[in-house]
Amino acid sequence: MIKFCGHGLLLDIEGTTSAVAYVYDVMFPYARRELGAYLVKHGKDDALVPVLDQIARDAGAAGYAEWTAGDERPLDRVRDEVVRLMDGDIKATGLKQLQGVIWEDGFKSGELKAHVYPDVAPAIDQWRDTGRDVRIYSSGSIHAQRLFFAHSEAGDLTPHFSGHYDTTTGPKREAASYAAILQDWGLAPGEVLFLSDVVAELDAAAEAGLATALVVRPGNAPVEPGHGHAEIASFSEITLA
Ligand SMILES: CSCCC(=O)C(=O)COP(=O)(O)O
Ligand SMILES: [Mg+2]
Repeated sequence: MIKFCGHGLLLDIEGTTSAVAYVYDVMFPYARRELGAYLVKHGKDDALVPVLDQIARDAGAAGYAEWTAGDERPLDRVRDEVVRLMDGDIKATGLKQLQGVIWEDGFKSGELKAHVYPDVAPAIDQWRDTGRDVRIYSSGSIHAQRLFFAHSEAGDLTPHFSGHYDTTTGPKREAASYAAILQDWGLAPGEVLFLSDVVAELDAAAEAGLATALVVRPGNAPVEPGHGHAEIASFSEITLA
């Protein structure tokens, strides 16, 4: 049980609100399977230009045009780079944006339905009833986060969240990212509790002054003792003062 008397709750997704296995065994394979067909169908759409530019910038180029100059099949370069990033589970912004748009069809058709632990929606309902502000911070793009919670096993949870942050604010293992979130949110560090399954993320948040708790869910990676963060196995273990 932990007691929190601040105003904001910042939630990680994978391993915190939802099972790691759902992301790794269902969502990532879906994106990998659909990647080639998606690029053939949408690779030349104007809407994809910012995503392709981001993938090129992540690869160290100025933009997509420079990155693929002289390529006969520029989308092959994108596909190969995206496969490389997926193989390494690299949380690059461009990859995450592309996965988000690929998942859109899956969520809208019903093939994808996001897993959410049963304690999550009731706890958030209760927090919001007491005037708390609940936001998401995930490596998944903001677009993907909204699709995920709009099409979850617990129904449409998007009205629960007042804000979303992704890697466009910064990587989750850097204190500066949490400082930027606080600045955007307009809250002091001690006003926000961050929940995650990854100690390095909690360390970064704590360095920025946030309160933290490690969420221990079935299937999460084991954690070394002595990490110094409070631990919970369910959101119901958080009491608000
Ligand atoms: C929007 S669900 C997909 C999450 C994702 O792509 C990912 O890499 C997991 O990131 P998290 O920060 O939630 O652990
Ligand atoms: Mg996580």
